[in-house]
Amino acid sequence: MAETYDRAKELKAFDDTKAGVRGLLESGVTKVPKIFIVPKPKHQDLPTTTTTSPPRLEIPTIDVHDAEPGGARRAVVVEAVRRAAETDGFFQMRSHGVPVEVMEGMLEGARRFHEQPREVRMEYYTRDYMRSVYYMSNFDLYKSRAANWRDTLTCSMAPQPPEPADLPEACREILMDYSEHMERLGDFVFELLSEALGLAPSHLKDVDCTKGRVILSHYYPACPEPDLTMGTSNHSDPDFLTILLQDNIGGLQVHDQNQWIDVPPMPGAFVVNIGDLMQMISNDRFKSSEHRVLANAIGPRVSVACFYTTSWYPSSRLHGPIKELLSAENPPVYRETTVIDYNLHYSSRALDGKSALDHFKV
Ligand SMILES: O=C(O)CCC(=O)C(=O)O
Ligand SMILES: [Fe+2]
Repeated sequence: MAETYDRAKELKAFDDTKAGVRGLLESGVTKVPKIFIVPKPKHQDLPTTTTTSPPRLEIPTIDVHDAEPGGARRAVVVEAVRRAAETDGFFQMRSHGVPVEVMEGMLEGARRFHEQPREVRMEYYTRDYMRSVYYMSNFDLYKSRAANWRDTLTCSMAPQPPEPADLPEACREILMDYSEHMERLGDFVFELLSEALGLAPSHLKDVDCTKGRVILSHYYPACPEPDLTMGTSNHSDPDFLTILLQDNIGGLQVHDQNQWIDVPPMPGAFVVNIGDLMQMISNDRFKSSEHRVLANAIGPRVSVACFYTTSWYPSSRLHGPIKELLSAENPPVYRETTVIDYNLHYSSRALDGKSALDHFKV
């Protein structure tokens, strides 16, 4: 059938509501509008390559208690983190010390923001990603082939914390509290990753991996026709590391070899994944894996992703393969880049599964 609708016009009309996907449901939509419909059915979108090694069916869970410097389990945990980072680049982390009330409070706060009256959340809606706090549906709305069934509140918490008054009241206090926990937990995980690379514990911190933190509060409304669209299209993350808090709905999947593996909700756990910039500075030792979120008939699903990156914060610092990891046998795979140049390239594309890293190969 010929295209009989003006896609650009419909995208703009949706964007102009400033009320996101949640706003569609609030105004009584009961079918998935065409701008969200994925051209190919989900079961056909797997790559066709075959592989002989048996696929793994789940990502590892790593218990990190007693893994502080000098702790009884430090070496065991570093080894488990190394293995996870080198294979799928994903693991679930338990016994991390962040109180369950803080985790639940953050999910509730995110939900409160997205469920407040549209007039209130509209105030934060913008496509100006240079703002430190903004609400938006689909950062690649005008580039992707199909929009995602998801809205997002983005708050850049470091290196330049927002004025408290700039954070939405619905989640202000919990965001500030959560961000402090993410600072501590990030420092800890980057130490483990440094040691997993055979470097001094402070190495990744010293090259500014922990300097920036962006907290993304995602809201995936229940979808009336979940097979027609996606919550989040295939992508890898444009950061050093992501620590993700998901609620109990499910739908997150990681691409492994020839299949998609569920990352099931695990109460009390965080999902940790390696980002593109970490793959780059580790010279491909650590893997930034593609992942996606399925749309769900039930919901809403709420998740809160902490991206460790300076994001759009002005900085001329160059990041490239860590010298200590290079040798004649292991020459640099990537050229150096600033985080902003990486982001500019990443966001010039749609989320389509192809790694933005390729552009930076030598
Ligand atoms: O909502 C999720 O579980 C994942 C979100 C995600 O992949 C992202 O923020 O990059
Ligand atoms: Fe992601």
